[in-house]
Amino acid sequence: MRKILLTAYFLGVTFFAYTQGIAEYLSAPFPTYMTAAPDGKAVAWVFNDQGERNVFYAKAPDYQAKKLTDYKGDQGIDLGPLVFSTDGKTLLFVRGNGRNPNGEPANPAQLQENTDKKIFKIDLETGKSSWFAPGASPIFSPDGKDIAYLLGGAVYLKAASDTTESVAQLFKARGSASMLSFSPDGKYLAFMSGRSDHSFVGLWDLEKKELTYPEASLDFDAYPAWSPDGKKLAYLRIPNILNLLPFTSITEANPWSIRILDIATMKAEEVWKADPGRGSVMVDDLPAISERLWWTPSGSLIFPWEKNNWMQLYSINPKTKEVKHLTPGEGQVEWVQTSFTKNELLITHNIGNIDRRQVSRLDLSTFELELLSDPQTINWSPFRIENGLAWFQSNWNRPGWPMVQTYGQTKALAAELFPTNFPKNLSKPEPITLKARDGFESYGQLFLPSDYDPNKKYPAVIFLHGGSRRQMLLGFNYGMYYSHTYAAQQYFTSQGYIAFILNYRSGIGYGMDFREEENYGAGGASEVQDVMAAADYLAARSDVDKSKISPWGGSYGGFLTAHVLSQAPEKFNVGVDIHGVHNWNNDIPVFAPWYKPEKFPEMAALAFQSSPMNFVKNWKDPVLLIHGDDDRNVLFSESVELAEVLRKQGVHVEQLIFPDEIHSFLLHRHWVKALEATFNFIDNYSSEK
Ligand SMILES: CSCC[C@H](NC=O)C(=O)N[C@@H](CO)C(=O)O
Repeated sequence: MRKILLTAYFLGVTFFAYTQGIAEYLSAPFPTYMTAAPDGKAVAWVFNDQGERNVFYAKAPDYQAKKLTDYKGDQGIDLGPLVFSTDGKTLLFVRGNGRNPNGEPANPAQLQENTDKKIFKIDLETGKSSWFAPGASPIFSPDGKDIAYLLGGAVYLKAASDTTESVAQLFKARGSASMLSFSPDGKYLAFMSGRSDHSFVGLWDLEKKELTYPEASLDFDAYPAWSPDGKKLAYLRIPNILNLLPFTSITEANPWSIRILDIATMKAEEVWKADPGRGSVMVDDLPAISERLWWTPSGSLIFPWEKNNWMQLYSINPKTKEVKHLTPGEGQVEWVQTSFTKNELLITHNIGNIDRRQVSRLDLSTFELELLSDPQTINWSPFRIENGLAWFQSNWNRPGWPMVQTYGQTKALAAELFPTNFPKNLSKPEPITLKARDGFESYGQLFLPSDYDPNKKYPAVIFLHGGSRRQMLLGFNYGMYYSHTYAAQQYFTSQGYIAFILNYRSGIGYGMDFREEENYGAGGASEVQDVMAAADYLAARSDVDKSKISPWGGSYGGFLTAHVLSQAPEKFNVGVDIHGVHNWNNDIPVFAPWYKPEKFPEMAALAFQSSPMNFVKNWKDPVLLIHGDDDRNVLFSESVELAEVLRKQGVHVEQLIFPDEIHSFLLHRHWVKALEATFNFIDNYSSEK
């Protein structure tokens, strides 16, 4: 909070004007990991309150929020997910950070303690929480007596009531285990055994203590899903795509299929296969679909398929092989949530509301679809509760917050925790459609200052998201990274800027043709044209000072900022590049260890031609580089190498480096510092002197 005293001696009056800083725009606790009790009588979630992460709980009938843990301060230790026990009396939470390739758990606050991921247990009757085991991804056995979890790619099992420090690996297996799922009768634990270019669905027989792979293949067998009666196990078979470079387009491949294993005979059959061509690829970089198969009470299977340019839901009746299209319309289904009632799925989507997220109910008997959310808002993470729903909701002027609706009455959970000094005078974004030089249409949001004067000429900023499998929405995003960057664009607007947020090709939300544009990324960087279109759109506006247009962005957005400052320095003023990629051939091996550029010369040549470093000699505009040096997504060396080249060619380079910080900053103070530095750097070159 900054107080400016302007004493208008002339007026003999004294008044105070408050301008709120970026810290206030980032001050609302950010909610994640909504989950509901198995009986639908309670919910829990995590609040990240300016870096202080804690577990919250609310139960029927009044859903009064209660804080269950008492972690203090901005410590940079992640918290979540949350898992209710089968009887709803215990809540597990995971606290800690992942390890980098050197086996070091992230620790951006330099805490003198081990920050590895650990599982904790909260007794919901006493509120007492205690350490349970090292590891992550815990699930309860159907009888609630045991907890299976993952540690270092292996499967462990521990009695839920065991308070000792003993840990026991459940079974020995090659490969990396994931996707744990108990059979309804608790006899089997199904899992995926990942092995670089293929994977098996494995079964551990908890009675016989035997490990089997009922049906091994050359493909990726994954996403095991038990039938309600436990007699069948369905899973996907996804053919490997050899030498598919990450961050390049893929629209067709050897079609994926659905198989069902009969547990009694341990014989499996194919029940459905995608058609060749469109929809034949089961993409794995969609952000939120963690499962891929859902059984109906009548024994049909629900699955996602991108047959009609949109990732949407279909059903297959394994007996009749009849396929039904369940979610028609223009838009994608992004998340599917099961329900304790077992007779519905709750889906998060943008069908018919392309620049927001809606929640709908899919009835598993009639396949009727019912919209549950307010179309003027952004909604995600829905969970069924008794006589109602719990979910997260945001809007253009309010960041994400946990909501509950029971008996038709809707309220914000823990409303008293929403900061009273959260900025109120925000700008309502206007959706804009752009056309690039190659005719490709992209989309964006325009923000005008609250005291907008059409006769003035404003400096402008363009925010470029990362991913690139992301979509910026007409409001605060459902991910904290982009909720914060949306807040920063609102701050620019409050400081007299026209702000623009671009959804460039290769992002999600606008269909496969938009997401898989042929020449995007390391296959030609065609999305740079969309950034140029955004700059040309702003420069053509009478209310924009075209000499003061500045791009900024993180990761893939840093990559695009570097591209346009290299390729068209004349269009731009200055830029801010936050942990950006500058040479695909350096960073892609982080995502594809098999990729050795020297072994794929043609691919490497195109990837370099699609990198900012290919154009860097034209770079003139001042730039601020921001990066954490324990970044596991974009190598810190990407910023080190760029700074060296730019300094040699006399470009003004400023830097903000966070020791031991990772890609999506764990420390709230790093978010505040990074976005304050972004504003101050651009404003230093943009505001009237
Ligand atoms: C080699 S580009 C990597 C970009 C990166 N993708 C995955 O990590 C990225 O942009 N990540 C974030 C932004 O921080 C994202 O939005 O996914």
